[in-house]
Amino acid sequence: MKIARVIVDVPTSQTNRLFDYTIPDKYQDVLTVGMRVIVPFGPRKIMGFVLDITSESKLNKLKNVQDVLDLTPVLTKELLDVGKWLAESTLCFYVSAFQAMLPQVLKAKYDKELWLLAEVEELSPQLESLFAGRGVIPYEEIQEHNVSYSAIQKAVKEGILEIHYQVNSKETKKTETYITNALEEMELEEKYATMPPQAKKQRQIIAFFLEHPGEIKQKELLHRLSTTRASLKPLLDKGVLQTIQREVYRDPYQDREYQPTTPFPLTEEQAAAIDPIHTSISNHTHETFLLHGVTGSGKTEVYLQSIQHVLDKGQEAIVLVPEIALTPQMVERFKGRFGSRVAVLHSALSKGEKFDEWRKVQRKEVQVVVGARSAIFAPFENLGIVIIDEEHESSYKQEDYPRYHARDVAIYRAKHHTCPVVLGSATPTLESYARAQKGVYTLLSLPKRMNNASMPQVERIDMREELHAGNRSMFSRDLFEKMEDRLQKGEQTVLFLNRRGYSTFVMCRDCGHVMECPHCDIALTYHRKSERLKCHYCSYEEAMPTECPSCESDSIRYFGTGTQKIEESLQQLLPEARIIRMDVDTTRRKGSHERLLTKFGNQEADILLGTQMIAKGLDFANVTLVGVLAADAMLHLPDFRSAEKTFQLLTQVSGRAGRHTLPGEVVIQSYTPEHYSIDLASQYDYEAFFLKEMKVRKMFQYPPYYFLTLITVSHGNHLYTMDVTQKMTQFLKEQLSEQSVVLGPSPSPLARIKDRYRYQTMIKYKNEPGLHKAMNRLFQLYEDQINQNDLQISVDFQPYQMM
Ligand SMILES: Nc1ncnc2c1ncn2[C@@H]1O[C@H](COP(=O)(O)OP(=O)(O)OP(=O)(O)O)[C@@H](O)[C@H]1O
Ligand SMILES: [Zn+2]
Ligand SMILES: [Zn+2]
Repeated sequence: MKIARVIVDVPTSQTNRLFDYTIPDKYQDVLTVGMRVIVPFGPRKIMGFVLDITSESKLNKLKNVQDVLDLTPVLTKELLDVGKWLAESTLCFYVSAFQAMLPQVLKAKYDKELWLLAEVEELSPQLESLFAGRGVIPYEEIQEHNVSYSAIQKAVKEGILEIHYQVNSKETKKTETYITNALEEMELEEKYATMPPQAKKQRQIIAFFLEHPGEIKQKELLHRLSTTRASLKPLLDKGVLQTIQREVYRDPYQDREYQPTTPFPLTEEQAAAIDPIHTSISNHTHETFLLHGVTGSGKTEVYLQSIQHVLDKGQEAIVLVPEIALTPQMVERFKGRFGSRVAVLHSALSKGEKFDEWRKVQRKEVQVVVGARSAIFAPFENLGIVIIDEEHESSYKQEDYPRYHARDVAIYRAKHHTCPVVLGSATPTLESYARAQKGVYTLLSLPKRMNNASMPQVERIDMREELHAGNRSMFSRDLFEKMEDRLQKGEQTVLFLNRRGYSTFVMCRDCGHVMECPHCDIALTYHRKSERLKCHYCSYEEAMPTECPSCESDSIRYFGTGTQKIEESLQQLLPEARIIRMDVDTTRRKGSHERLLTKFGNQEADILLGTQMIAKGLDFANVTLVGVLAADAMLHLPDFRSAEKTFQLLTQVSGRAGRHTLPGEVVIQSYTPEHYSIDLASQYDYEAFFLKEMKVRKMFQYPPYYFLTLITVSHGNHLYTMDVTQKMTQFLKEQLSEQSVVLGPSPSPLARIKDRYRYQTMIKYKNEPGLHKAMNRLFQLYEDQINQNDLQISVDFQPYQMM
């Protein structure tokens, strides 16, 4: 007897284990590890993943596997292992981890059909009677007609059949008609010879197939021979030719032409950087490289040539790019070099499109995947390199279950495949750079821009002085003059405002003093309702001051302006300027992001005003001025990484100006321009910033010196939420060792979301072997309240968003 061990799709702690089911005879040869099945579970039938197939079970009365959903495994053995590791290291349910690795289409219940792909000469009698002359049948008929699944599976492998998911998606075109010769060459020649001479077109068509046996798209054939369907029809009717319906991928990039590119001869620096990567690829060893290269230094070319090396070895490559930077320009660079060997995975694709791209990987039809975070789970089996571009981007961390970081998954997978990982950035995270310093990662540097182009000149403006000089607007006099100048010259400006319209810290506009927690070195969060300032790392709080504790001015207030407001006042100041605003509001619709950028690229606007989303990947020759309106907004986020994020963002934004022949200028407006992150960013001095920031992290016990774990509790009742967090904090203090610091409870910076109150507790530690155990105990303790009382407790072992 064969038994399937299954993880069922019920994400609760009681069901987070293997369940055994007997495999009925009809599935015995078909079912393998990594497939999805339907199994009876209590009164219901639910989906599950087969993790193991054995011959014995500890239980003696087992139920049967009800149905098999896949005929080829959707998760490879390696990915099943990745899923287990992911679940255990991030504390999520196994099933959630497996689901996270699959395209959406495979998660929902879609109707399935069986498609007959080619008109094979002889279908097996079984299939013949199953299809009974039809080209498409509902999947359930396999079971109804008692056809063996292994026969179906074999036909799928041979390319005769295909399982088709009915994804409802308007924009998809599913099949295309192909024409092929139905006769052998000899017969075809005979037909040609006996065809009356006046049937000119038909003779031409036959001649074509004599010269090019095999299939061709009907459209292409008609186009090539400049003829119509009317002249094809008699040949089809007489059985000389036949039609085939081929499925076409819903490829969003298919209408685009990609200029094929060839590798550049590398510069000396690039050659020096790529050499160790090539060695690792050739020697088949695992190593993690940190490629630190300034903006415009040619990192992408290093990626491209490394991938070429991997492909030459017959292996595969994954390239991760931040969602925001996954622009058509980026895709073009990979498609231009590797053409149809590239699949692209990102969230702007429809479900159907994503699924198609994923299947190209599963079927080994592509060797390169370029995608956002979840592309790290591409089901390649012969991986030769993983590249993470802009490795400092916080979007590589998933903020929902499973809370994984793509960098960790990349390294885990690369160890399995013994291949290199390349992390690239102009501003690496402190964590990665520190690891490179310790020799855990290998540091590679590209310190210069291509062609020795200079970095744009950065000017810092002190907004306190503007105020003192009587300028109450959001634009300094300098920035305003420069914008006017660009407008006159017909050059373009990019204006950058961090975040969308809201911020939470309190600052004195006279002297720039920011209210900070005396214990945590982060800005205090203003709570409007209670008129109090709170630290959300520890539980410190104080009243909102009426005058500045530093200079006694009464211009102390909370800080924040939205893009919309800025657009309005900008339009007033420069009525003739054409402005494009890009923020969450104007880019909600699919494709609008791209449309706005194209418009700006075509110089249909003078000023691009936007949030984070314009900081990356923009490469417009005519942009000669970049303005950062409020550098402080990011500097005083209630987040210990705020200085690092400020440095990264300013460096990225500055990198957008003067990338081509026209020289660029950058203006940074701030109330604290002397802050080291702003000062050093304006000098492009990463090294100095790293050293300074590391000192701060050490002093206040933050990563990379210490680890953090953030636990967030939420519930609809305020007192109850506070109470649970309080007790939980106490419980953790008792469970954990002396050296761990448990901070809290304190309100989350986003203290209420969708009517749920949120409190948090933070743990700082250097080495806490009992942490996972304590967390599991914690969940046991609150299990009933989580299941019955709608209490939510979430744990993040590597928090990036401290909200
Ligand atoms: N060896 C080379 N010879 C000539 N041109 C090159 C070479 N390598 C790269 N380039 C060109 O230099 C420009 C900058 O390179 P690239 O965009 O790869 O830099 P980057 O470091 O990835 O930049 P960023 O981090 O700002 O995105 C590109 O237009 C690229 O085509
Ligand atoms: Zn504090
Ligand atoms: Zn002051």
